[in-house]
Amino acid sequence: MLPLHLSKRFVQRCFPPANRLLTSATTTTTGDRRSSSPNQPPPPPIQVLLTESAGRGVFATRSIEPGQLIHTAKPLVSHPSISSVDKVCYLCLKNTPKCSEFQVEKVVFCSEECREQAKGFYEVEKEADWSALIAYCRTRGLKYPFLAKRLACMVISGVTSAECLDILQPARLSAEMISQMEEELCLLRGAFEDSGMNDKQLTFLNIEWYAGVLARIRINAFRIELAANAYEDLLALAAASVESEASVGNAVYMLPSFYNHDCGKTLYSSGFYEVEKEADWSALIAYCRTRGLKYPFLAKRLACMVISGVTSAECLDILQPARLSVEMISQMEEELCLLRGAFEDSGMNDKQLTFLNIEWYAGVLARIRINAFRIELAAHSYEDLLALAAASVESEASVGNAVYMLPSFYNHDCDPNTHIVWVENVEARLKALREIEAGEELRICYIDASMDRDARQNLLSKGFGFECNCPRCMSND
Ligand SMILES: C[S@@+](CC[C@H](N)C(=O)[O-])C[C@H]1O[C@@H](n2cnc3c(N)ncnc32)[C@H](O)[C@@H]1O
Repeated sequence: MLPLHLSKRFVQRCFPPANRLLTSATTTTTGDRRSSSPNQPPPPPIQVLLTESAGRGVFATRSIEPGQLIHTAKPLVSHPSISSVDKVCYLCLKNTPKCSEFQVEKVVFCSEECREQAKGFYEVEKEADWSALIAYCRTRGLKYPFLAKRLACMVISGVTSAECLDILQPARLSAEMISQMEEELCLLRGAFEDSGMNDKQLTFLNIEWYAGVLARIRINAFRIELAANAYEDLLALAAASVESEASVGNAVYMLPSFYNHDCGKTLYSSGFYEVEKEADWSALIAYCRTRGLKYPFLAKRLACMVISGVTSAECLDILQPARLSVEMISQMEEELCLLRGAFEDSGMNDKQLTFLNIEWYAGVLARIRINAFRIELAAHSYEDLLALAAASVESEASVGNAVYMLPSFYNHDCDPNTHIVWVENVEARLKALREIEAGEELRICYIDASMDRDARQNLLSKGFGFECNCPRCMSND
């Protein structure tokens, strides 16, 4: 299952003698080009070693440039989210039309290759009736039992071993969690038994196995959100996130960590609303609602702030802009038309609106696209948490979940130097966010890093069971 260049050599490198120290990363030659043959890509410039206080971690074996692709990783196991089952490839999670020529009963595959590869588990899976397990998970907003189901099918069909996740760190489980898992296991085993499997085939499928697998999935599973490639994808993602209850709005910041109460007062309590309330925004709202657009509202607010004089038309110029395609600009022209129209109808004159041309609007949108944060308020009550969980389960932005080997060794940092992205399918891409020196630990962020320290610590402690000791948390930021 691992990519070729991560196979044997990777396994040897990944598991050095347990007492190997942090410092050995700086002296190793792993990752240099001496060992690579002309036909093989060089091994990734990383090594798994023991850290001082966070168990194993991934370290750079040479310096890495910002934006560089460090390595890719194929999953050990993956599964589409329930709402995406008929929209994405049942194996690689690539967006796939319902009427794909590779449709097999209720599921779709993106290619003959995926359909062939999936045969291992799918031949077993399709014999059983999963409706009880699906109903159980749907009402409780559970997604991980589907990963366990797929893994069980892979074990039964012989394409993987029952112990394949054992190397990963497990979460600590409470008595409550185990009793919930007993119910899930009952439904899983029941479905297999009803499909005619015998006890011998299901020997491994006991509570020790199931709880061990779920404990590892809990800490190591990634929620897959495909990065948008096309403008249509962006529209779909925007629509999904606009609909999602989890997001309460969007904002662009300059230096979020220096953003303080006084700044907030200046920006938000004066000026723009006097301008905004004079205009009728219904056409813009209707336009954005049907297309699932949210950023025009940020542009509208910015325009009101410029008109009322609380900010300058160039205030976002310092931020990095996204590259815009011709299609995007023509869509922006329509939005601008509605925006300008609303101001003009409210009695604004040309002089007041001089700045409001397509150069300004496209420049602002290009910056918002890269720099806007989607604001999700931390949940305050159990009901809030349930609502957030339900929203995230339903959200179209996530196409599924997967567990990987190498990415599971990356520790967390609230100010990470590496990030994990999915472009087209479940294959993960680990990329450097800034320049990384040889010997430096590579860390990704497990959560939304824009939250304050207490909220981050709380989430990491509840969700992953550890107290974050990254430099940002240590400095109380
Ligand atoms: C996905 S695993 C990362 C690899 C793990 N260190 C190992 O040895 O397999 C997540 C676990 O690593 C540890 N960890 C990750 N980031 C950490 C951090 N910032 N502070 C403390 N512990 C951390 C915690 O034990 C956490 O549950």
